[in-house]
Amino acid sequence: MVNLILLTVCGAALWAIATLIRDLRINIEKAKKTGLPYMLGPFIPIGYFFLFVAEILGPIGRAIPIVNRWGYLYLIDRQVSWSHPREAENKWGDTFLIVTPGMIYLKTSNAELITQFTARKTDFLKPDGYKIVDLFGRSILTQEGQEWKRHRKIVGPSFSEKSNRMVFEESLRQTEGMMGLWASQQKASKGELKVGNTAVDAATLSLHVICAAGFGVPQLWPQEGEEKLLGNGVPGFSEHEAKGSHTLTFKDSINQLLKKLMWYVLIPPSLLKISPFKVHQTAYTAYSECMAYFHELLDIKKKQMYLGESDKGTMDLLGPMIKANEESTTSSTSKTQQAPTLSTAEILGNCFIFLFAGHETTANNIHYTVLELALNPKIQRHLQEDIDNIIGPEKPISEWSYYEDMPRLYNSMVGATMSEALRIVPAICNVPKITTGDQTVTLDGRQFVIPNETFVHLNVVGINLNPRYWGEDSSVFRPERWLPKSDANGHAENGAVKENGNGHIEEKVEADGLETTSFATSTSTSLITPVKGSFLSFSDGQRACPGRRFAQVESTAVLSAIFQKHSVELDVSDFASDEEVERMGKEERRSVYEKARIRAEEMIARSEQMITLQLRAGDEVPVVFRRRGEERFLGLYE
Ligand code: HEM
Repeated sequence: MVNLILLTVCGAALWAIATLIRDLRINIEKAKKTGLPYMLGPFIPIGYFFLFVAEILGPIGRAIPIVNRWGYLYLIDRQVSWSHPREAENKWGDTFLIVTPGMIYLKTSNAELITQFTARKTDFLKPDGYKIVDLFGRSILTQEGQEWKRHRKIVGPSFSEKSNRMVFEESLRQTEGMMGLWASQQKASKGELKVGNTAVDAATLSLHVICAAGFGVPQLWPQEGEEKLLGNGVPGFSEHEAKGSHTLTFKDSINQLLKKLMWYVLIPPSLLKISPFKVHQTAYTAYSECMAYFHELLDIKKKQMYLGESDKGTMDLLGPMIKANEESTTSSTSKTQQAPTLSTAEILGNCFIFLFAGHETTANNIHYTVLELALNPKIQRHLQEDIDNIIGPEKPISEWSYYEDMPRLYNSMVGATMSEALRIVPAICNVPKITTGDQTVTLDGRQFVIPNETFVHLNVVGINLNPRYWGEDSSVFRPERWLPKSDANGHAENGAVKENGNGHIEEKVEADGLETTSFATSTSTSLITPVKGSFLSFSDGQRACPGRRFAQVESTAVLSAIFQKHSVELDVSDFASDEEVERMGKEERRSVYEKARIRAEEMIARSEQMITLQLRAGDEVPVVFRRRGEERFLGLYE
């Protein structure tokens, strides 16, 4: 009996091994036909299980001599694109494959190929794994084909110029609130604002902007009273305290939900609810509170719409979705004439996706841009000169105009600096796709077939830093590269083509209703448009980020409002006290700032990709905002 079982087990194992070898050989043949470099491995590091195995296997393998030369071990490190930028590309080229028995994996940092992947949206789809973020209902992020079109047609018009104006105005107000918080936290009032971790406050700011401009629910900073809402607050949503049956405030419920996202991915909310672990119950509370708030908000908005108040300054992301929801229940037109509709679950799904996709990404951009400016005093000066020229040093933010000032700020060093920060430190490191059917593509004049169900990673770091498109200094933080060096043909440096256009804000409406804005002005030149496919921070093609302008407007407003009156410097207090710095000569000050710079650069370099790229847990780069003219270190670098 024992022998029979043993024989069966051995037979099954042999059969499994033979199958794996056969599948591997088939995939090797397919890989060879592409002509691309490839390496072999047992699995690709996609999906939680394989990522987990890779986390264990990678470090062990890399510690064993000879084995550690296996390129595969190096590539299965999920942080590799960021932690070793372009190392793999320098070794194997801009496009290479990993071949496993189960699947072929392709990673590319080639603009021509990326453009084909992003343009051919029915040939290269989003992988199924995305669906795990549909916590509340299906959303634009996770759908494909006709379903995606339906979502996009409804959601697209939300990202309009009207919304962008609200984003601009709200971002300015929120920057004032954030700086008010910093002022309230200072031990001594020396006219300087020490901030331990800008990332945290940038995240709050970004959440406040999306709550107000996205959902029509303005939020307060802890030091602000309700009079700051100017009567625009929504009862039960905007206050510091939870109201009614709620145990969390609206803002806290969203914050907790986003922080605990991993739990919802691993364990369904229904199980979290009955789990005996506290962490699970807190996760469930955030989920159920958020769900309740969203339902209440929908009811409020529906009432507003019924009373004809929907355009009363609340032309937010929700408006068009609710309208489409109403149409689904009231429309009496025939099926063929019917406008696309959204179910309530789908509205909630999209609300969550806007928060998920738009909050941390934009906050990171603001945070890293501030850090880069502290590291690069000359660039900071250039940015401030541009703000002075456009806005002036004294104009109160209440008088800034979206239509006049925003395009000019965006097309100046302000837009250039945030774009450069997003190029060097993108929020998302890889954009995944999967091929449907064998797909013929062209690369440098050569055609080849990418096999069906190849998993593709468009390498955002790899392409954004590719010297082929960005020049030999591609890894250097140099925002000026975004400013056109106009020649007679309108071509800017490094081969990129300048955006063109006259008038103030050029508004294009795409076929599916999505408004895009170029920020072109008659009074200032525009930022360059990089070579197609070579700047991937917002992805590209039809599945590119619809919140791109939202984020650009927000970052532009926040940076302009901060740097109009303040400069940022690294906090050196871990290396020298204020009094010591006072007594220091130029050289000593420089050397102390260098120490802070090295520490900051090391922390940025060891940032980690969780969902977005952020400083490693426990790392923070303290900075000090000082009134312009009162800087202690910036002058040393002029
Ligand atoms: C600096 C800020 C931002 C960055 C870097 C960014 C980046 C991206 C990227 C790379 C994608 C493509 C993801 C993929 O295909 O796998 C994407 C999609 C998306 N983003 Fe953003 N995003 C930002 C801000 C925003 C904002 C503010 C919103 C909304 C308020 C938003 C909403 C979305 C949505 C809904 C999608 C899915 C689009 C679709 O699949 O058709 N994003 N974003």
